[in-house]
Amino acid sequence: MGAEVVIDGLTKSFGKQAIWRDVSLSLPPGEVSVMMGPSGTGKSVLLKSMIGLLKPERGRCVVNGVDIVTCSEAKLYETRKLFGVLFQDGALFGSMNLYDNVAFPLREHTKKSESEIKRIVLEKLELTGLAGAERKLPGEISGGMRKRAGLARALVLDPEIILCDEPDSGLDPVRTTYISQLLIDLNAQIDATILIVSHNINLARTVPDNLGMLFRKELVMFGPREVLLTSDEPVVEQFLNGRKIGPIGMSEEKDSATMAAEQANVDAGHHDGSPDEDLRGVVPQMEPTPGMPERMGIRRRKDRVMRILHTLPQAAQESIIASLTDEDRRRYGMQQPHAMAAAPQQNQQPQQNQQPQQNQQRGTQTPRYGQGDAVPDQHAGQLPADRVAQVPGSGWEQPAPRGQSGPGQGRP
Ligand SMILES: Nc1ncnc2c1ncn2[C@@H]1O[C@H](COP(=O)(O)OP(=O)(O)OP(=O)(O)O)[C@@H](O)[C@H]1O
Repeated sequence: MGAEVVIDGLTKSFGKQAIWRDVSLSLPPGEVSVMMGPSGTGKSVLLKSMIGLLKPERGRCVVNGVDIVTCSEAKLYETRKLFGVLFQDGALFGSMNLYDNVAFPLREHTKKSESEIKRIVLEKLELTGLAGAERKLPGEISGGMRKRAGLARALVLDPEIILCDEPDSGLDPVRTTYISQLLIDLNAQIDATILIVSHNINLARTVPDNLGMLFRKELVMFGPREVLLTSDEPVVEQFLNGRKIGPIGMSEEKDSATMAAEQANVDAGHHDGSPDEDLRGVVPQMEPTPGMPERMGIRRRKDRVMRILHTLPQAAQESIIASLTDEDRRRYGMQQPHAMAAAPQQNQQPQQNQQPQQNQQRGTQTPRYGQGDAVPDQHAGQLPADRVAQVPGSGWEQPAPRGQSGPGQGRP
């Protein structure tokens, strides 16, 4: 299983230019996370800070007990070996063929024999769909192949944590889906912790277990994908829909006069090309290619998310509950629909409707606990009572207000 990365109160500036402050989040071991955010909000700076290429002024980034921000050079050198990094442009050496590019970290960081190196390089090239392209130079291959070669190189030291800086940049939508699939398949095979930085809305909606967003020099949110995908936070809504209307402007944050003028144009019937539909909502997550192992992170994430369910916003809770299978419901001590038909409605929420609701706007199922519907039981499932969620109706707690670091905000 991949390593956990715990980021706590990280603050970075360049001279007088603050990039972000007080960023706190945890990348759960073996799960896939995506960080989105408008251009220039410091996503790449965050990745570079996580591997010690940049030094934040404050805060910690802890991996396997080592704080990357303050540790010695020797510790940093050792800890960096846990990371595989796919830089935006693949960062390949232009004068080396793909074989030598991929072999480079092994020759630099290990004492492996050339025959062992050959075995590993060919395996990683095969894994990334580049078998047969070993002798090509980076200048002779497409952008998508360069990305995959960069990924092959990131994998040779068997990383526990993989960081990908915009794996989709410069790729068409089809190739973007292929590289997303490659990352999910990789996660299924090696159970590494993965963080992807991307602007790509489709990737953000379909790939990760956890989703975060940087804006206004801070981490707006980070948590289970359902939290952001159902969020009413204006900046998240604007970003996921790619709309002009909202707080994000051309180069930075908008002032209120600009926002009002843009809204007036829309009210007057001006069409700015934004989608008519609201693209938010939880869509099915990309699965490993048939024949691949199951993702171990999926089960761990379900247990983890069910433990913090009561701390999440209601829309996210509803989406998570709606996604549970019968087996999940047994595991988490929730009665089955057929059992509920005959059972008394002891956990029913008084103010809620009697039938599952279809949320037309977002296209998601939002179950209300009514007759015939599955209702959370009093923790009679297969996990110990202190390891399952307090579901609505059994100790519902409001999520922490914005700005406070809680499970739905920073700690997924
Ligand atoms: N080494 C550096 N020295 C000074 N400023 C830097 C350095 N690296 C990044 N910056 C600045 O930090 C800010 C954030 O840059 P970063 O590349 O992290 O943004 P980003 O969110 O990844 O953007 P994009 O989505 O466009 O790639 C930018 O204003 C950039 O100019």
